[in-house]
Amino acid sequence: EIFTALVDMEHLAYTERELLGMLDRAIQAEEQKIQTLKKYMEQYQRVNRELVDNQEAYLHNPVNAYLVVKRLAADWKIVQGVITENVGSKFVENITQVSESLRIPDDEDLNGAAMALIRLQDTYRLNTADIASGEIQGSRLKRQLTAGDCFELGRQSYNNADFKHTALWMEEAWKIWRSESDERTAPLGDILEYLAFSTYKMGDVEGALRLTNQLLDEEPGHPRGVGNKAYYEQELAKQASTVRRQRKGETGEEEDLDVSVREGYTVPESTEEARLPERDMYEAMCRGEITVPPSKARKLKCYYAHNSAPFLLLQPIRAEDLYLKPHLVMYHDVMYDSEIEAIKQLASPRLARATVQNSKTGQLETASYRISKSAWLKQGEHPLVDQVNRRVAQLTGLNLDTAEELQVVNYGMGGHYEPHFDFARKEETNAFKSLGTGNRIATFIFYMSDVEAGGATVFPEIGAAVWPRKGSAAFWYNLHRSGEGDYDTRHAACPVLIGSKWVSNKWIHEIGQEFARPCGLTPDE
Ligand SMILES: O=C(O)CCC(=O)C(=O)O
Ligand SMILES: [Fe+2]
Repeated sequence: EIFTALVDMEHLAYTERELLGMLDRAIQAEEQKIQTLKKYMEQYQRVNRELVDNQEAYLHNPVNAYLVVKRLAADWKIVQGVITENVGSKFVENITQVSESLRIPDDEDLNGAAMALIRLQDTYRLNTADIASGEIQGSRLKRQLTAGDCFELGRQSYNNADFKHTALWMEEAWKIWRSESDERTAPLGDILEYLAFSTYKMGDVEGALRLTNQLLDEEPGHPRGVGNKAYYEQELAKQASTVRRQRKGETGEEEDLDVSVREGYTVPESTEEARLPERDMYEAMCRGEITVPPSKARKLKCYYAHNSAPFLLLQPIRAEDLYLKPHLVMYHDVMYDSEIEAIKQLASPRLARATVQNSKTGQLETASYRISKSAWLKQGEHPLVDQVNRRVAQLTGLNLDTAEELQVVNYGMGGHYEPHFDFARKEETNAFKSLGTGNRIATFIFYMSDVEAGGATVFPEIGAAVWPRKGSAAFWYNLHRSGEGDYDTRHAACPVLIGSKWVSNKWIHEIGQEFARPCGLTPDE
């Protein structure tokens, strides 16, 4: 698929241009066909007029008589041939032939792209109307969605059984439909039917009935409208009788009828207050609403990175603490633009959809909770890869002989990676077994692009976040000194709202760090 890496969408401009070229040639062929038919017609009209005007005299000449017969017996077939020549199906055939090489998005891409928009809408609490007007945090080159575009987003949500967004997008489609008086882009009947049904699915039967009545006002004979109306009326009657019985105390249980009332939540001032469910915490952090509480933030420092590596004396590197326990540190300007460009170039042709390990089967598979493409760059394949690996070793003081290859990642539309651990948990016995290098002791991640909006790396357990900055990097230990996993390192990559996010990471393993980071008997000593 294409939508899972933004860099893979860059060719779409050319793909579309190619298709337009083909359409242009098809139109020309169609016009040519019409011209040919007109020419035949004019020619035949001329001789036919002569024939009609002097019927008998004309046919007395055997040459003329022969020509009349020939026109009707043979020439007319030529016309039939031209008229049935199918330019359209040739066009479709051509497209099918080149669709592989042009990499035309398919239905999976359309669904993925629609879901990406909806993920962004949810995570960043965007207004449906703002998205419809392309108004996403002041981004440039905005484009207004038509009623048809909104309808399609609603339909995609419906196919994913996401009735909340079906309703939001159908409502928006309806609103825009009303302003499209000269050129309608979606059928109102279908908009209203989807809107009514998703309203019903969310528990508002009265609302569904009201909308269906509106549908029938617009289109009295709407085939499904009539049936749906009867069904909703029946449902309402059933509800009313349940309420009556409850009032009379016929049933013991209290039934909650108003399912449409959804719980809201308020964002607490700091993470020390009531904990949010992880999902809410993650999303609030992505929006930048939750940060490290002041009591902890006060202790964070900026300094020059220091260890025994002489490199750091020759080339001071600025470090910034983002959290202390676990220690999350950000290094600034640790990857040069020239390195970034070269690494992107090396990785681009090899990008493949990122996979996750199924914790039950140990199999690698794709998942909607990780949307990106990645490529692995080997030590020794390019001097710059070695140079970057060396820098990680110097900054961390760790042995990189047992580290995984450099993983280069490009996120796609709304690309994200939901909360996860980088280390293998005790029950995930299969995880790194074949490598024979132990667990992932530490993560080093380079940010290879600025991201205009969204795309932070957030740690929901501790409230810390890393906001991508081209050339910066983040580093943390995933394991305690005892070798146990540090559950506070749970982290996520927030959906990219605007821009293209590139990162590369180096996962460092336990074996080889015996002297660099000796183990301890208690978790942290
Ligand atoms: O891209 C990011 O911000 C984090 C990526 C990540 O956590 C991972 O790939 O394991
Ligand atoms: Fe991770």
